[in-house]
Amino acid sequence: MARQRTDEPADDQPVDPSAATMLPELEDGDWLYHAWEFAHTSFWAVARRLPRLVREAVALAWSTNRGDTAASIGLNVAAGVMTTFGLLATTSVLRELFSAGPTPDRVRAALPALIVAAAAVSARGGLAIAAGWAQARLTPQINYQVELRLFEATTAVDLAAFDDAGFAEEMDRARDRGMAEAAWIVDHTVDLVTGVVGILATAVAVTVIQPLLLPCLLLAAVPQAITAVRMARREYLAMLARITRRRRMWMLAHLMANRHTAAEVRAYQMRDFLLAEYRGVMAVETRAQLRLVRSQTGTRVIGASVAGLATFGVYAVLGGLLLGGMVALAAAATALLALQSARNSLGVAVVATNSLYEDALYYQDYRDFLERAHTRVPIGGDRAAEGVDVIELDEVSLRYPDTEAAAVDRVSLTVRRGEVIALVGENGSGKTTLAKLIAGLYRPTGGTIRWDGVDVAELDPRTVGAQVAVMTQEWWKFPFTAGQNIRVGRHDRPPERPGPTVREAAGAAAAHDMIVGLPHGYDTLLDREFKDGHELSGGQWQRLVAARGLYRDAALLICDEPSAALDARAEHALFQHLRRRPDRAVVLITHRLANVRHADRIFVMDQGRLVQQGSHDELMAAGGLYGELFELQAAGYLAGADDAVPR
Ligand SMILES: Nc1ncnc2c1ncn2[C@@H]1O[C@H](COP(=O)(O)OP(=O)(O)OP(=O)(O)O)[C@@H](O)[C@H]1O
Repeated sequence: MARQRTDEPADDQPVDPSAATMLPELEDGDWLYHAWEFAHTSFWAVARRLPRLVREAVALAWSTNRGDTAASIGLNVAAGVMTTFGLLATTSVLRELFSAGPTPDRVRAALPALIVAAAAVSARGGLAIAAGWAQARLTPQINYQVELRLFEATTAVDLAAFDDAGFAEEMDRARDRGMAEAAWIVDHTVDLVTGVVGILATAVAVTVIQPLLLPCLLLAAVPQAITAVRMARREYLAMLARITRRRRMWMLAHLMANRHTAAEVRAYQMRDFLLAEYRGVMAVETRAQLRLVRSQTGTRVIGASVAGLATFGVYAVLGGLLLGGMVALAAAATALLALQSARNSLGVAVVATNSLYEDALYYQDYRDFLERAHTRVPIGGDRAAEGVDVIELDEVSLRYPDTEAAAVDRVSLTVRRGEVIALVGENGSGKTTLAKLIAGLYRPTGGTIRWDGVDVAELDPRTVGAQVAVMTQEWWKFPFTAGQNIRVGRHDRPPERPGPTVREAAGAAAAHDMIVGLPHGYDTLLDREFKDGHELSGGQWQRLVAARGLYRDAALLICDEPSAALDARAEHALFQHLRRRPDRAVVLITHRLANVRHADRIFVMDQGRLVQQGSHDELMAAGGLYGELFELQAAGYLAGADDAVPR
């Protein structure tokens, strides 16, 4: 068996500090968008906004499931009441036990209060578990609602929304973080309620036992609360400072241990470069972690000392009250129990308050995005498009957001059913954009598009979309089976609607033989991320994409570079099926000009403008851009093909 090379770099290899500077700075991730804002907001400013945040969180939970919301809050309040009963009963038990008299008598006298205390503690435990159950039930239900709402919005907005950088950024923020925060916001609100109820329950019990003990409780709690807030903030800031470095490490780790990058990393012998980068970042990161561990320990020492001093102060005050005869021994002992319980509740409330505020910032992103997405849903009219005979473009323009020049500039043309038209031109001349306008995927920013004499803006966009099939230039490898990959072309086709079967469409796109040769034929899953998944080549994928477009069987078929990755045989077979048919119009975009020779009309684009149109023969006779491009390409196929290859 061949042995692997063992030239792994040693752990103690010196780190070249300049090595880690080759990669550019990373942008902050969307999930950190509000981090600095949060880190620099004081705890008191956070606390002031609490009532509004709690109201919003409760409204969200209520709209998801009223029963579970009421149970989460109600059961927590009931558990708090039990805490009060438990503490009061404990005082009675201690009072009886500390009274004068023989021990059996004292125990007997304490028994009823002991039973009440035990019952209160058990009830409190049971109620807390039930409240936790209701709270845990809310999480998946809220996630379900907010995720569904987000994806309903992202799939409904018009295509142009995705060209708007602001929209795309808001969508990423809403999806990557805002969406997940909805459940957290509710979770932390319930935690806050639990903490506050716990503090109140203890305070009530202490006041009933001996009002003088209440200031003692506060005295012990306040320094602890301040220390808890400080520690949480410090940790958060340290985490922020490290996060960019950690992301760079994840990125490098991803490049070095990933199937998709493995070939290029080897082909370009990038190993040493990547390892040097990784070592450089790792060295800085390790030093930072060691510093953090030291400073956290320091914070802990200070925090523990302050809390210890406060506790000592409470003990001193309690001792004074005891000696002065102002507090009974039993009440003082209960106060110590109450102190512990209040501390726990306070910790829960402080952490929940901190988290709730940060959650709310990100959740607001989600809500803002939903509002913005709502304004981007194509409205259109209510007239249904039932087939299409003639599509007319009248002085149509499209300017992408944030760009100077129009990608399509005052173009007028007509597409008729039964015709094959071709759009040709150099890279970036506007062909794809024009095709998307014809397909109704974009609304023009100038001019009018009419379907059978009706402005498309007055037609129902869903019915317009139903008439169009697009074989896109940049297709997505859907992680479905081969059959599903074709069927999604019209997944909702009713059985009575005529049209090619999946196999017929695959046959027409020269994909059938390839598919039946796959391990599970049409049921082969086309994604190696899944068990039994299979990988296709680029050209095999393009055949599937073509089959999907043909399966859709629409009145308008747009083919944007449908054969760029196909071999000669598959290309020939596909173009046999893209010929004119009386029941459909075909718009063909291709740089392989031999394929457009038989088009009824050829439209030549240059920098967004329509500069020539006519049949192949007419355009060749006229000279100009088309003739120039065609002859350049044809020269490559002539006998002296060497002339076409730059030396
Ligand atoms: N989503 C977009 N946002 C902004 N500009 C875009 C977008 N898509 C295309 N463009 C720009 O619009 C112009 C026309 O692009 P288009 O894709 O329509 O050209 P094309 O003729 O199809 O090019 P190719 O032959 O390379 O496919 C180009 O300058 C391109 O940079």
